[in-house]
Amino acid sequence: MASSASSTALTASDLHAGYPGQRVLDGIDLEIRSGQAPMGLLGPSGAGKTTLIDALRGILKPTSGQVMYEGRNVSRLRGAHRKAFTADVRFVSQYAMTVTDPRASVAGALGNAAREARKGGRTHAVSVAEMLGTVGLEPRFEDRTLRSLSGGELQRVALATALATRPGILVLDEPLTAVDPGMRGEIAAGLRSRADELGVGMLIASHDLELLQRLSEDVAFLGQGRILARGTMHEVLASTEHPAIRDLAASAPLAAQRFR
Ligand SMILES: Nc1ncnc2c1ncn2[C@@H]1O[C@H](COP(=O)(O)OP(=O)(O)OP(=O)(O)O)[C@@H](O)[C@H]1O
Repeated sequence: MASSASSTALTASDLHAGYPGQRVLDGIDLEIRSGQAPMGLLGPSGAGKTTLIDALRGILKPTSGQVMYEGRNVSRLRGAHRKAFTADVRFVSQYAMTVTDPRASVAGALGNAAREARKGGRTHAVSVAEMLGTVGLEPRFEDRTLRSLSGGELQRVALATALATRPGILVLDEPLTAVDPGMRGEIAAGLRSRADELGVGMLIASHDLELLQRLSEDVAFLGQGRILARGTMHEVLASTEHPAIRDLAASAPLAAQRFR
């Protein structure tokens, strides 16, 4: 069965957005595409990463510019078009699974996600145990209820569940904040390889240099409402003409040194 996820693209063009009395995004151009290497979105706290993600998902209307999906403006998607969009472009925030029934089992949540994928005509040949393995969880977690999981375990199950719906694009906002920093690299590597295998395009917003380094060789630095630098982590951190990048490197000197 052919996957519908092969040609998904989400494109922001000259995107301006913000809140009453506050301009946050000031002309953002970027494209996330299925089948391409993940893109990391780096930026200090308050830079506008979540604002950009909210505009990408169509829940924050741009003040000018636009976000397009399949030839349609995402802030104007309604009915069947919005349904198709939410199935094809999945968003996972650090507040994992706030709307899912906490009494559901992990296997139940993953099974539902796989069913949803099949219903939407998207191929899905990855077992529940394999999907858990992708985020570093052992098969014994299958029978646990969601409410019995720790915050970090729940974040990992949320990621596995989003992947199991087999979207074209996955947009992640600080997806591993509750996970022990020492484990994030390994989980990121597992996620990257599964996303590559399934052809899922990804955007990952985080201030965690290590996490983004493991997930992507294409990192965009958001500051002053704009993409100030883009490239490998090494290239981005070398853009020291921008004070925001100098400050970030200074705030995480050990991590930054490793990428220099
Ligand atoms: N609903 C809102 N109303 C007013 N201002 C907001 C709202 N949401 C965010 N902001 C402001 O917009 C700016 C960008 O916030 P945003 O959450 O997008 O940044 P961020 O890069 O995701 O930060 P963090 O890394 O801390 O999550 C901040 O100054 C924030 O206070």
